Amino acid sequence: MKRPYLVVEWNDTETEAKGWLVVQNFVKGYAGGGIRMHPTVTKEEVERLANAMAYKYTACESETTGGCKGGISYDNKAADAYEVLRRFIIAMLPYIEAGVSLGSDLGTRYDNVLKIFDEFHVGIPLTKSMKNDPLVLRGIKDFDELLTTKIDGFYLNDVVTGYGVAFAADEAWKFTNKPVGAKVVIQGFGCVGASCALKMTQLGYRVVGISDANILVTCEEGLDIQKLIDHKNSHGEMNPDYFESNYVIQSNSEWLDVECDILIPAALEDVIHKSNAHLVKASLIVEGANIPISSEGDLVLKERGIQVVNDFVANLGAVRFYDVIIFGLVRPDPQAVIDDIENICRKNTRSLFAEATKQKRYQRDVAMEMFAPKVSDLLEV
Ligand SMILES: NC(=O)c1ccc[n+]([C@@H]2O[C@H](COP(=O)([O-])OP(=O)(O)OC[C@H]3O[C@@H](n4cnc5c(N)ncnc54)[C@H](O)[C@@H]3O)[C@@H](O)[C@H]2O)c1
Repeated sequence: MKRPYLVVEWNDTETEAKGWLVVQNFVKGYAGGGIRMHPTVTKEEVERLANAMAYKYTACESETTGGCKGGISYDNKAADAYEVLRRFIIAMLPYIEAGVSLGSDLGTRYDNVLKIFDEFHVGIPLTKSMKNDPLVLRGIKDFDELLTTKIDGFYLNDVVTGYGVAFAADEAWKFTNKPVGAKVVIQGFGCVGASCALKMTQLGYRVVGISDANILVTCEEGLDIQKLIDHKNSHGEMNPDYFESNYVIQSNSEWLDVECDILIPAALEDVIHKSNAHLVKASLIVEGANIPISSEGDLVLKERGIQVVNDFVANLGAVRFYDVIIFGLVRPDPQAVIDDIENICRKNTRSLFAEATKQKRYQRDVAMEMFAPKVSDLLEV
């Protein structure tokens, strides 16, 4: 991994919270990425996530944005989590005003980030030249309006990533001419996990297992995803009071024991590692979460011949949505946004799998070459 360009460390004055801003690279003086909040966040994790963001913008075909990430080590469910996020953002304002565009990630909500930006008259973070570009100003307005639109009952911003992950999974599954109706297990039922589960069922797959922060629920015949969504809470936790009688509840640590064809980790980092990678039952893993597989775990999967659509290929939906609307590349219409994400997720997955097959190499190794970021502008040009 290339060394990050910039690492900023923050200590909260009111709590034990600690945080980091990591910029992997700027493109035209601009970098984008979300702020994560979780008790286990470390500086090293934020560095790996910022690096993944730089690859993600390349996979998005962005010519305007580099990769960055914010991370706060704190309980995202604590009563004062919003205040901690607010103090972190205040500390980062000089970087944000200079072109570091921070959004939300695991454990934070985009509306909260925008509310704090509004309080300090930041709006959506832009570079100086973007602030004077009528096309970008129009794009910001369009983006703001799109954030209030819904699709399939979800806010658009809450499905763009999960739907993209499902399109990537479908494309990879079909690439190897595998039968339709395959069984899927998903870890996580937040923005990414829930919307991905819904799209997978719409595409004809059977979601047989879902885990959240509390439990694992399984059903061989397939879970009723819409019903689970209707009764989940804002932390992405399912409500067992509404489970069908044939659902089985287990400990969430047993998620790798469920028989399935496709496994979609869509919650935390490093959840597949050297001590449990041998348990994976699926022949295909699609990374909804960022960096869900440790490097040692990845070696085990590679040796076992398990196929992978890695994070920056599968989960670029939110980044692509932001980029194409802000820079006026796609019509500001919810269906046009989803169609564009479907197109790029399928295209990248297909070309990655075709190239990996041609070279007889593991998909992740090929992706690290195909989508390597090439630009690093120190200043706006
Ligand atoms: N939201 C996006 O647009 C987006 C974009 C790209 C990547 N990601 C990545 O996807 C992942 C999930 O993000 P999100 O926005 O859906 O987060 P979220 O906060 O909306 O949901 C997180 C989910 O993970 C579950 N979870 C927490 N601990 C768990 C555990 N031990 N076992 C099983 N589930 C557990 C929670 O219950 C919840 O369902 C993160 O890695 C994030 O970086 C998100």
